[in-house]
Amino acid sequence: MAGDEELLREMERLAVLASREILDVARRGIVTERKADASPVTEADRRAEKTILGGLRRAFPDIACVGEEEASAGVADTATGETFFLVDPLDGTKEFVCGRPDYTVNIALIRTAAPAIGVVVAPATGELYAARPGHAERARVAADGAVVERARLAVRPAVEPPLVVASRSHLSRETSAYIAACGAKETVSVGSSLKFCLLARGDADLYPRFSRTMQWDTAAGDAVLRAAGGRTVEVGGGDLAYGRRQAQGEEWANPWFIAMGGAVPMADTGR
Ligand SMILES: Nc1ncnc2c1ncn2[C@@H]1O[C@H](COP(=O)(O)O)[C@@H](OP(=O)(O)O)[C@H]1O
Ligand SMILES: [Mg+2]
Repeated sequence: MAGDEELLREMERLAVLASREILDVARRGIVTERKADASPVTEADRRAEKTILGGLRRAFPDIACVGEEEASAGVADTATGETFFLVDPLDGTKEFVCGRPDYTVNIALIRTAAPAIGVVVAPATGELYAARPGHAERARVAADGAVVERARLAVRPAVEPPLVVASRSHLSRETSAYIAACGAKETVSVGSSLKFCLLARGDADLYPRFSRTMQWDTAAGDAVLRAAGGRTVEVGGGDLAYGRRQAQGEEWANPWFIAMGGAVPMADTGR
């Protein structure tokens, strides 16, 4: 069985490769299509997922892989077991299509329902976040694809009032109500899993998400946050759990959750 460091380095290598393919598609012009659920998908999503899943299956043939595009097409691995990869090749597709930089490549390894290892890369800026249990770091992807300037990450103790991060494209009424209830002084709108990374870096305190997300949207960023000392909890429950669920069509959906950096008093969510 591969060790955590070996797993992480291969996940990182594949995320950087996928990131370069996404930039290549962006340079040639993005053509957007709609999936069955009307969400946008591009050649970049598909090419990046093919690269990542192909690479993971070659390097770690015994570990199941679940990727957003395969799952949407109904061909994802179904018998995942307790340890499996969760991949979102391009999170924040709306931002990508609009020419904004806050979109990411996400690769996570789930172990017994928790995100244990994760890599998040933002192709447009070259930001890279990587984590294994007890160790989270950020780095920069140089023009030649080399990963440079590695630095350890840790959450900050929460400040009062908290600095909140929220979805740029999918902010719900319930999330806004929660943000108002916790007396946030400032709310930063950001697309993609970068919201988890802002908490992990100690640049924000709370990320409440009371609207739909899928497990591949959150797994890698959540792994980075947990390794940096933060937590992600289900509304009214314990740590956000990963793995196939029973309800048909909802197998990979997350419940509403709150991600947090250093400990913060939680406002009443009204649920
Ligand atoms: N109405 C909607 N349209 C598209 N994606 C939605 C959506 N509601 C929720 N999502 C999910 O929200 C994710 C983006 O989160 P955020 O708003 O934090 O950037 C999307 O990931 P993808 O961009 O990978 O499809 C998708 O899974
Ligand atoms: Mg996504």
